[in-house]
Amino acid sequence: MEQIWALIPAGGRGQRFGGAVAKQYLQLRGRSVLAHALQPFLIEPRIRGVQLVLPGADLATGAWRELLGSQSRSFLPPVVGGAQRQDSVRLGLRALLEHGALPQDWVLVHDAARPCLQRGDLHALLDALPRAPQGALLALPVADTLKRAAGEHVVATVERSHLWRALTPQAFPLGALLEALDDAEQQGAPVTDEASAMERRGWHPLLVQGHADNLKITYPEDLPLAEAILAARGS
Ligand SMILES: Nc1ccn([C@@H]2O[C@H](COP(=O)(O)OP(=O)(O)OP(=O)(O)O)[C@@H](O)[C@H]2O)c(=O)n1
Ligand SMILES: C[C@](O)(CO)[C@H](O)COP(=O)(O)O
Repeated sequence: MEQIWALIPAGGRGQRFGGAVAKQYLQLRGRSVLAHALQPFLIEPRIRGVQLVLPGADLATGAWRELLGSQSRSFLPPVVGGAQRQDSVRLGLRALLEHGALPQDWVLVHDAARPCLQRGDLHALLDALPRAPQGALLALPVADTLKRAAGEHVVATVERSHLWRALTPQAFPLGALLEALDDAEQQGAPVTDEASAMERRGWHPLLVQGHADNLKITYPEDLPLAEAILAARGS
């Protein structure tokens, strides 16, 4: 029976957010953004282990150990990330294989910058895996009218009836995902999520509808939104 692993890319610098502290370490209700993002996976019994990918400097300090809290059972030794998100994911996948994961195992990749993932959405994704041989991802149908721009002006409205926006976690067989990411790297193909790397290989991942509160902290205004979401849950 395939095991299920979690991979949390937290190796970014948060340039769009700005500030002296990388956004994954900012505090939300007394805990870091990263700690909130890790939590659902550390307490989920179906997750065999959690592989964290960090900026090199942070690995050296060992400050990540505070993340362990009482749930150290499934926390694998973190590894250093790469220049881009997909590089960090590739390095994390290789670390999982070194830590005993098998190519046929499932891996769920979840942004450290998404601290508000509902446990129910994680369960929905996990529950969908038996009917998702080509992988699955949390996503949301687009609800706004979309405009294509040239500079500051609209040049077209984009038909949205079949458009979804991808969230995380995204779930794929570990070996197939690593091969797809390696291929994208060799071809110089930009991939901004795991599904797009698999789509390049002809896969059609299953869309599992999530919730809009699974926001990615990208810009400064996202932090108070995340705070309000967690406060409303009492998290
Ligand atoms: N080289 C990188 C870049 C990003 N990430 C992680 O991928 C997730 C989503 O990336 P993003 O929101 O773009 O984070 P940053 O790259 O830090 O942000 P920016 O692009 O604004 O610098 C984050 O948890 C981030 O830490 C990573 O592990 N390694
Ligand atoms: C993976 C992702 O969160 C799916 O929407 C998104 O592509 C990450 O983009 P980023 O620019 O690396 O934050």
